[in-house]
Amino acid sequence: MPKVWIEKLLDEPELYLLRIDDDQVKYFEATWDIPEGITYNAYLMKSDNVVVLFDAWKKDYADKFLEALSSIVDPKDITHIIVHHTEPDHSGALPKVLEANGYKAKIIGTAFAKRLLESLHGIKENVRAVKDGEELKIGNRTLKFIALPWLHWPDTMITYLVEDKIIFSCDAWGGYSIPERVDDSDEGVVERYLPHVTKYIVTVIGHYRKYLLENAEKIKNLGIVDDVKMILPGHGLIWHKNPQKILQHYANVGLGASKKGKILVIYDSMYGFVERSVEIAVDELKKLGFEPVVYRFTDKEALAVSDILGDVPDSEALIIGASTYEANVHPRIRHTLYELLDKANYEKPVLVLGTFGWAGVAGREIEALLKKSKFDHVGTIEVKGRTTDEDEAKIREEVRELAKRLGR
Ligand SMILES: Cc1cc2nc3c(=O)[nH]c(=O)nc-3n(C[C@H](O)[C@H](O)[C@H](O)COP(=O)(O)O)c2cc1C
Repeated sequence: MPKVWIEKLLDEPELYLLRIDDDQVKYFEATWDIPEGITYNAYLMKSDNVVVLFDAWKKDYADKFLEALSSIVDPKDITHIIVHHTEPDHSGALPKVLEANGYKAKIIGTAFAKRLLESLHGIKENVRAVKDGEELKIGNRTLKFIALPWLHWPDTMITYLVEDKIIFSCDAWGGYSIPERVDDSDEGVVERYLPHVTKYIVTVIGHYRKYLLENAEKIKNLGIVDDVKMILPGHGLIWHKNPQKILQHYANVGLGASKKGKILVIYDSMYGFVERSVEIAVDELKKLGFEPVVYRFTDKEALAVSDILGDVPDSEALIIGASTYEANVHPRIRHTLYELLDKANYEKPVLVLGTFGWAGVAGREIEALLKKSKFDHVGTIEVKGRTTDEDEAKIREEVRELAKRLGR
């Protein structure tokens, strides 16, 4: 049952978090496995005769959202609604809010958001498009709107509350899962949360990694992050104690900063042939002092691609094992590779281990795909049927070559 949190964050301006823990969603955007769930965070600010709502929840929870809002304010009194991003997990409840509001509130978003509000929800009255960097005095506060295009839609912006040094960031600096706290005050909660942030960044924003890096630079140059007091995202934890931590984490994931020794190993094996090659590679990795993290697709196990993607950014290198299946790469690895190259395309070394029965395709095909990507293809070893002593020697040699690329 989704839990609702209504938390007062500040007295002046009077600022509230409205969070719902979506433990019903299983596949975010109908594709990413998130058994850990997700939260939708909206914020409400009351100050000097204005009531400003920042984003909302998804449509499924529109009634609950109105109920939560109404416990703080009469929806008719909302004077402004800031729409940072129109993806329906944040905007789905807006039509009901507007109905309860009597359509009085001024709606503020980018020009792109204005177009999307109309096409997605039929909202077209009272919508004001703001320009990148524009400042608006609302009550006794200055709201500065900063466009962050393609992070991860073209409509995206954040709001900087100038006097209070607070950033309302919607998807930026958010993450999956349902943290047991609302903010970053507990180190243990933060440490458990951060891997879900990595998975969120890669699956949701990874395709636009270039813009993630560009926008991080843009925000830095605006000088608003050095002394930011609070970051209030649309998903996950609020950053109050240490906002720099989430900024740094996003930067690390954007750059693919790796954890020394971590090698990601992904493979399929229908009857254990690829598995034998992978076991040899893993053994050699361990001898060299590496810590392999292994994901396998077998007749007993199929792990989520979204989890695999979340393990790419901080890996030093990858090993991909695949069997040939109907003159192609095994379907599970084919799908994983498609997402990997699209969402987690990093400049990291990759070793390929293929096996086949009569005419090998998997290794060759993966190699060709890697050569078109940012990954650094180290080598391919194709094994026909069972792995011979000669194959084993080659695999060990290529793993040592991979280690050399990593400076070991
Ligand atoms: C359904 C199926 C389709 C296959 N298609 C091919 C193929 O097109 N070309 C080939 O050389 N081997 C093919 N093979 C053989 C496997 O690639 C080979 O036995 C491989 O070593 C299997 O490794 P694994 O048991 O680790 O998955 C196929 C095997 C199966 C079960």
